[in-house]
Amino acid sequence: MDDKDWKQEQQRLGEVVAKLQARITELEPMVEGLHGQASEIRRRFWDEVTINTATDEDFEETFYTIKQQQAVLVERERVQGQLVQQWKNLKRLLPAPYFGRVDFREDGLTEQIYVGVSSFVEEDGLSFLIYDWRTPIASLYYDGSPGPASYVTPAGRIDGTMELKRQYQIQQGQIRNMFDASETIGDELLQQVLGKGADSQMKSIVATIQKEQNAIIRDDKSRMLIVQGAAGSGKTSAALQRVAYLLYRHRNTLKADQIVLFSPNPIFNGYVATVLPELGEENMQQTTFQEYLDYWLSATLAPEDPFDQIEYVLTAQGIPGYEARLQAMGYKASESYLRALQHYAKWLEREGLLFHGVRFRDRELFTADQIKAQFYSCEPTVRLADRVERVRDWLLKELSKLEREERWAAWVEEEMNHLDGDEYAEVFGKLHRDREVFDIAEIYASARERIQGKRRGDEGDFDFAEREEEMLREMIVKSNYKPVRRQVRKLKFIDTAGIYAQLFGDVAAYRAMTQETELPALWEEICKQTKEKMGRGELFYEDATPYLYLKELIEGTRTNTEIRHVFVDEGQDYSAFQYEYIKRLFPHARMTVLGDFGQAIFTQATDLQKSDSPLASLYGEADTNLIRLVRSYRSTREIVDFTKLLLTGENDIVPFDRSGPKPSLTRITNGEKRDARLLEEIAALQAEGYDSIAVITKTAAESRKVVEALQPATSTVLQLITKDTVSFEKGVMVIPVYLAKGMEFDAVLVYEASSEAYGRENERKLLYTACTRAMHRLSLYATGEWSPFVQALPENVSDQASY
Ligand SMILES: Nc1ncnc2c1ncn2[C@@H]1O[C@H](COP(=O)(O)OP(=O)(O)OP(=O)(O)O)[C@@H](O)[C@H]1O
Repeated sequence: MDDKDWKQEQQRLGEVVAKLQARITELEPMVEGLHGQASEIRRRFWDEVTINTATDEDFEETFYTIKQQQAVLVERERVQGQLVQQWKNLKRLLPAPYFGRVDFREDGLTEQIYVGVSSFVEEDGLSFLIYDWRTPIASLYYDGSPGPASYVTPAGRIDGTMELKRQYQIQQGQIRNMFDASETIGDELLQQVLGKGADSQMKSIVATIQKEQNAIIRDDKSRMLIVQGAAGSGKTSAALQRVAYLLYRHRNTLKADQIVLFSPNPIFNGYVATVLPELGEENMQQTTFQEYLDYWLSATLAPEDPFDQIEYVLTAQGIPGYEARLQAMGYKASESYLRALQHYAKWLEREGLLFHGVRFRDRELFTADQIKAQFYSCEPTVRLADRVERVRDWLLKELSKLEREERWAAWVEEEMNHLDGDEYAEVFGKLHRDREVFDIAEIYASARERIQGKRRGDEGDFDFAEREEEMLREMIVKSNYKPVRRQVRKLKFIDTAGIYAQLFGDVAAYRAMTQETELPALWEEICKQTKEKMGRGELFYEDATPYLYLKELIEGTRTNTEIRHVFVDEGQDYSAFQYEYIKRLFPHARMTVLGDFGQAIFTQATDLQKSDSPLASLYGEADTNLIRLVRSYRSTREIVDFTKLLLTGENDIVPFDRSGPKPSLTRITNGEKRDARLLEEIAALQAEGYDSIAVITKTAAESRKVVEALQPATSTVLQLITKDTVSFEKGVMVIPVYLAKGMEFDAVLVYEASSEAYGRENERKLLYTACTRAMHRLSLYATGEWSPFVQALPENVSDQASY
């Protein structure tokens, strides 16, 4: 880049910064002033409104005054909202107004397109000094390279020639660096960005979004977008930018709260919460699938969470029943089981549904058998859910009849005599209000009598005393029956737990009810475990979603029609069941699933890219788009070279070319010495300036032990991360691998990579997941034999030491 270019660019930057500053100064008093105005109107709101209801006209006038004031207020607030947003955007632009430029020639004219985190337009409203990165034209910066290029607008494709593509690093209004790029977005810039340290928050990648990531961000067509990407390939980063893009692109129709992100755990929620300044104060809704399960199930059966499930898988080998439980996890997450439950629901249409009787105090008002008879008296063609609704309505009607009869029961009389002061006052108050209504009836009747000159019949005469008693009785019965009605309305008369447990009775019955042919070998043991767990008022994690699914097959599907986009991060951790479930729950949503089968550490894992993956068929092939990401941005080349060999089979993981030391393997047979060495390494890493360091253990139990053993020997705080942790500080943390998913650290120390810890095939991905959390340094320790997955690596991918 020659001097002239630098000068010109710096000069332009200076002009833009000055214009930004001028606009900010111009807006400032308005932002302040408007705020004052709106609150002033609020304060005066009631002063200006006189509540006058003497005549109909007065009433109408008052009504319109209120309406008018309200409208003024709403409009002011809207304008203020816009101005404040504009002002915030400008403030955000000021230190680094843009990061890219594209010169695009179209119809003989060349336009310089400067790209930044939001748009900035000249006073004339036409000339864009900066284009928001989400505008159609800005996609040239991410997708195109010098030469023929095009971009797509809502009105169609625009073709032209890209004459230049340039990137900037701007800080405090000064150009620090500038590169002309050809194909991809400059490696130089990426190098610098990626060389930095990890944070306790995820970073925005807007300036260096890669072409293949841009395809994810801007995919506007697919009902289902699946992203299979290697560890560290920027899936989560791209997903978050996609949220920002969608909100911008559909700003008139899509609101942030119509987007839901399913995260792997609560700590991850905090990790990504503030990543997108583009979203301003708005942010999408974040949740975990577990939160959903807890919400719907915990009142009846406490569902286990996936972390306790995996903790069991990792720690309970050798305990009786372990193999059966493992088989159950696999089977209950499968499509076969999904189909089995669908068949079961069909079977239930004919027979076998179980009910709870409806009780009032110590009396059974309707027995389970009565309800069952009523249920199966419906024509068999009526869907289960519709029949349930009919039975519910029938029960409510019958309850009304019973309530009417009940009014004269002895207990009502009894309660009437024992109403305390407050209760009586309440009842009396209500009667009094009703009485006014009767009084008006009285007034009306006597007026008619006068006008017509004819005495009315007995219908106008009203025995208040009798009426009062009747109403009192009615109210007593009603309030006592309220819980019964509520139970009926909530369909508590259906014995869902019994219906689910019924599946685990005997093999022949199971086959008959579900048409299942292939059963897990240890089915009987599985049945026993499932029933025992349910008997304790609990539900295994692998049963929770199927249980809810069955419940909805019977009762009808719960849906949320507001949500337009669902994002599932760490998508390999969800079962076919859970996908089916999420699809039904959000019928009007598009789905984006991001994951890595290489990190599929849970038993219910789903391969995202296999052609027979349940994901591919969820919305049908035509509506599904699969994008693969293979470049890994997180780790150095040395770390990627090491980690990718831990996996079997083909895995095309291409490291981004950033170099660092090889991973180190330290074998110390004495555990105490290992601990001491590990602390020394932490201190050395800190001295080198790394301030996000994770000691990764296999289980939560091991994490606890590590902190107990190491903390007394060091003044550095070791943060223990558990499944309940919601946020963490930069520093040193001790964390089980399954909670470290999705996160990254400057340095990762794997506490025990021996064959005992990671020896079985299903522990391979666990070790892979742990190692791929490292950005700059990776270090593995073992007190016993190295894990076979480490032993299988060639010598030249690591530095080894033995003590
Ligand atoms: N285009 C990019 N420019 C700069 N940094 C990037 C880019 N893409 C990804 N990164 C960085 O790479 C790291 C990994 O990204 P991210 O966590 O999104 O990957 P992931 O695919 O979700 O990883 P994992 O599957 O391991 O959870 C982050 O530090 C992120 O900032």
